[in-house]
Amino acid sequence: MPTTLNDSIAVLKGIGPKSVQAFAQLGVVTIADLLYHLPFRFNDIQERPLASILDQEKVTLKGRVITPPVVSYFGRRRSRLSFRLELEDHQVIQVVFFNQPYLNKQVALNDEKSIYGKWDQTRQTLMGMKVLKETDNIFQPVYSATKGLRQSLIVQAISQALAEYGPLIPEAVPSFLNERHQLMSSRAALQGIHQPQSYKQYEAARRKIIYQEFFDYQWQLQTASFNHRQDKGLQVHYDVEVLKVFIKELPFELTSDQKKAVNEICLDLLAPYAMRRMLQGDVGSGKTIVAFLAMVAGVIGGYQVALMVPTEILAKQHYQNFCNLFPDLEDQTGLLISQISSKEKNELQLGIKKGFHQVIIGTHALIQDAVSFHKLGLLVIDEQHRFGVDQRQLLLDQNPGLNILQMTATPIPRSLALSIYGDMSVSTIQSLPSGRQPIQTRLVSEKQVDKLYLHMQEILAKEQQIYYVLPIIDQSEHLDQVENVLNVKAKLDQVFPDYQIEILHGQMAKDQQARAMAAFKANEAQVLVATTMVEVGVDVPNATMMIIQSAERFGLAQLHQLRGRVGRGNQPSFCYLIGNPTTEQGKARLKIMVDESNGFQISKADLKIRGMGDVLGRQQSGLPTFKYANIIEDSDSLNQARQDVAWCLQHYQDLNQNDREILNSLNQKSRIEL
Ligand SMILES: Nc1ncnc2c1ncn2[C@@H]1O[C@H](COP(=O)(O)OP(=O)(O)OP(=O)(O)O)[C@@H](O)[C@H]1O
Repeated sequence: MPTTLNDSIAVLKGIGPKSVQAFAQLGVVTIADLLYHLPFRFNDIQERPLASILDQEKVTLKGRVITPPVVSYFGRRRSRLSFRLELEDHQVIQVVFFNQPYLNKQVALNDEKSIYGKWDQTRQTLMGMKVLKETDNIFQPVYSATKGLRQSLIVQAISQALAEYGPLIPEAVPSFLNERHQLMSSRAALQGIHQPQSYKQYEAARRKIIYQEFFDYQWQLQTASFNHRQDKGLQVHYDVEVLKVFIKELPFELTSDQKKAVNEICLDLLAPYAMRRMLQGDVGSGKTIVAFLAMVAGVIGGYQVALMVPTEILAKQHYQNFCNLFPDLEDQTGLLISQISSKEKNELQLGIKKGFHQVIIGTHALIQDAVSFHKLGLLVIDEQHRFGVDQRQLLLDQNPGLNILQMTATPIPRSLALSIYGDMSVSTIQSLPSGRQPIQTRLVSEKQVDKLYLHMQEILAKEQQIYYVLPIIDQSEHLDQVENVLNVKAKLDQVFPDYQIEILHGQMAKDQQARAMAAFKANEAQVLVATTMVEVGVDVPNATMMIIQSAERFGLAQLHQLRGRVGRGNQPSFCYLIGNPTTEQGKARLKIMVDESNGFQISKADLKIRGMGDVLGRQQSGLPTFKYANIIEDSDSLNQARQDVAWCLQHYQDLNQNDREILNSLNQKSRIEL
């Protein structure tokens, strides 16, 4: 008997322990998770006339079987089933199914059949994928799946969940808003998105799901800031003259955008309210120094400050840079990463508790879990979109009035920022430090690597350094990955015997990784062959060439991040994308990288390519991502939801009981991650 949507999916027919595990990898554990596991695309299997079909297009063709189906075998496993089909306009085509001999039973001479497959124009053949039944829906949903999980099982599980749990699906939007915007119920939307009977129904369902997601997000955002707007912030009274001395000793002059950002942040620190500010600037634009100066101001004002970053490599880099730039503060600065011994960690935590350590740099996980601060006045969070609203709230609860500065490498326009960041103020670094030269990006095929070696030789001869990055193909293919890294290193060792080549990948122990990175940083190694571990934030200005192998396997935003590891000094820099994209789309994507250097434009293009439900892919777009909605294409819905939530908060008392209950239930749900 269905009881709640929190039931495990194990209650469904056909879902055994193995499938439960496979679903869990997709984040699907409960019936609710399953119902909200939405298709990321549809195979449209409407019947179409032959003349309108392009080569390699997936289509359904209907006709009469006019030759007996014949199965021929090659070897033990491979087979080919073929027959001829006379279409309704009397054209005759060949249909071929590979390795599905059993379909023989579903097709007989003179049958009228609809076959779904890929059209091969030159051979005038339909490469069959499915023999359709009368009952088949013309829209076939395609879900993100994982190893050991067939599409058909997902379809069947969702269909069962909809049938049995449908009546329990709660409404997610107040009824007066559904009426005002002519939105269907949440239940009908789920039905319509998994099992649409027409485009119209699908579009309407999608519209509701997107609005619902934005509404929920805006509710979390606005109720959180609603609660905090009245919050008195910790006022940081720092001596501006002392700060100026620190600024004067920097090895470079701040750009005008950097100065402006520092001023804005420092004014927030002095003010009696808690700072909520986003610092945005494209890769390499110089955000770090701005954050550092805010931290220095915090310390001068007598508070502790913390910087949280996504990786240990980055934490270490920031720690070293901070100590180099501000040697007077080195003793009070602590690095909190998992690599340090537990004795060191205990000492550090004690130091933080007692207030001896005034600057703490570490990874998100460590700082948020294990630390109690003596007097934390400023928290800087690098890469906001990996940090949930919930986690932020937790830190705020522990440190009332805390000033928060977040950083993102994908600047978004002001109008969008209002909807995404809510009450947060925004500082933007537009221009790059002076003397920077545009990075020259080139596409090369595997066959052209010899030419590439010549260029590498030139770079090395100029005593500059090179990154060589390989994709992580699949988490389960770690061993291949290590092998690939080692193969490339062996090859480069041969070609460049006079230079030191280091490797860096996720299977190495953390201290080994740190040693490799340190060697590269110190120019003891001239080439770093790495997986995407170097993606975020790594800063070695002497590196001027980035080579990315199998570039077609990366997301565009990720390529932009990787490319941003070079061009960080005044030397000309180069990015080589090695790849052999086989599709038009693949070629077009890489061309965007050659033509475009603006991170926002690239992220937009990346997001556009990703479908609804391609959650993991979308998270890589660099922009704040939603599970189903797209902040660029669905921005009208986002704005609407923002206004509607603001209205609901102001008129909460006037709403009917039912709508208030819907809003209250939003408070209890897990929060969306930005
Ligand atoms: N005003 C400046 N003049 C010259 N160099 C600068 C200036 N500001 C920063 N830099 C240098 O530019 C490089 C990039 O700066 P930084 O690491 O702060 O970029 P970022 O915006 O954090 O980039 P990413 O998003 O890639 O981490 C660093 O080597 C830094 O020392």
